[in-house]
Amino acid sequence: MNTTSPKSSLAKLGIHTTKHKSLKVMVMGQSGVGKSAMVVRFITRRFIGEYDPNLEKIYTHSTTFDNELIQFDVLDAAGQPNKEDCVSLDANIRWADAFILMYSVTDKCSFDECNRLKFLIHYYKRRRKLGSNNKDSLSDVPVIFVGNKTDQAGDRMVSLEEGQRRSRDLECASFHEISVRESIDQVQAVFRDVFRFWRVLSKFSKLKRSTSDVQNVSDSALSPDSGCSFYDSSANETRRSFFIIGKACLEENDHTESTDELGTGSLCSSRSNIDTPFRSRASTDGTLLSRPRRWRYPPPGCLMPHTNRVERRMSISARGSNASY
Ligand SMILES: Nc1nc2c(ncn2[C@@H]2O[C@H](COP(=O)(O)OP(=O)(O)OP(=O)(O)O)[C@@H](O)[C@H]2O)c(=O)[nH]1
Repeated sequence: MNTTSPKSSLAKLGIHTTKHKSLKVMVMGQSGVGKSAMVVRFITRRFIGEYDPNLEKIYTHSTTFDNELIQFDVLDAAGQPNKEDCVSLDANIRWADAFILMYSVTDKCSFDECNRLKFLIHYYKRRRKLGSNNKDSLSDVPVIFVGNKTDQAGDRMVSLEEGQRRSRDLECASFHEISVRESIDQVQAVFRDVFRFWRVLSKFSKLKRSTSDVQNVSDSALSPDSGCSFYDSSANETRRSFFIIGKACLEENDHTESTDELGTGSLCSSRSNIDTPFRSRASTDGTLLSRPRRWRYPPPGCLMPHTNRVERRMSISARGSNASY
């Protein structure tokens, strides 16, 4: 008897099932922008008018993009969350691998709300990164920015250009204007983009993890203390090579180092020590050249006549009493 397994049938069609991927997507946006309508359209291909606004639900749907079978777990977040939902927002954001951030082109408030939501994504994902041994990074989480209801052209309050600009400002992976009501293809394109960016960024992060030297640098670039940001908003680019980040961060560290020296260690340091960049004090033969010593209470010989401690304390106190709050 000639039997064909479902797997081999799919393989004949060019669909590879060996790596069945699961992708967790969270759809966020103000109430009424069309989140539920979009998710249901994606899954059933039908446009359904009304939904329970308080219903928060995970839909599971398998489909193929780029010849890969992929299972989407889509969380349709409630647009008007109650108190308990706010508590679970943290958990929901941490749960998701990718985000669709949605507004309605007919509603300026929903457009502005995206700033806050993007901030929350950034905030909770960063907390996850810091709390989980750096397994995830902000750069691994694609956010697709979507303006819905383009069919209501007469009621438009947000232009295409404003949407594009905001997408860049919020450092989203990509931007779409769609009408869930009018076009299933536009909805499909949104989810295809989610999948593609997620795939690329997760490969990128694996590569990053395997390149440990670069990883160290890029981790420090992403740390809240470093003062370096992953994205270059001045260049208006959504993604940058982390080699560039590493360079920028080293420069930043050099800068911080010298500022620090000037601020706290200057009493006993000669000018040449202050100006010595960090790298020139490092050595390649395994020995670390000593850092200039910083005195908490400098020995008497080191004090300049006009910078003794009593004078400094008085000046701080004077500043405090003049300060206005
Ligand atoms: N004209 C038009 N109406 C739409 C479109 N998409 C959704 N709607 C309508 O917008 C209203 C709100 O849609 P929902 O899908 O419930 O919006 P939501 O974002 O899920 O809202 P919450 O559940 O409250 O968070 C419904 O009346 C939909 O029929 C669209 O593309 N065009």
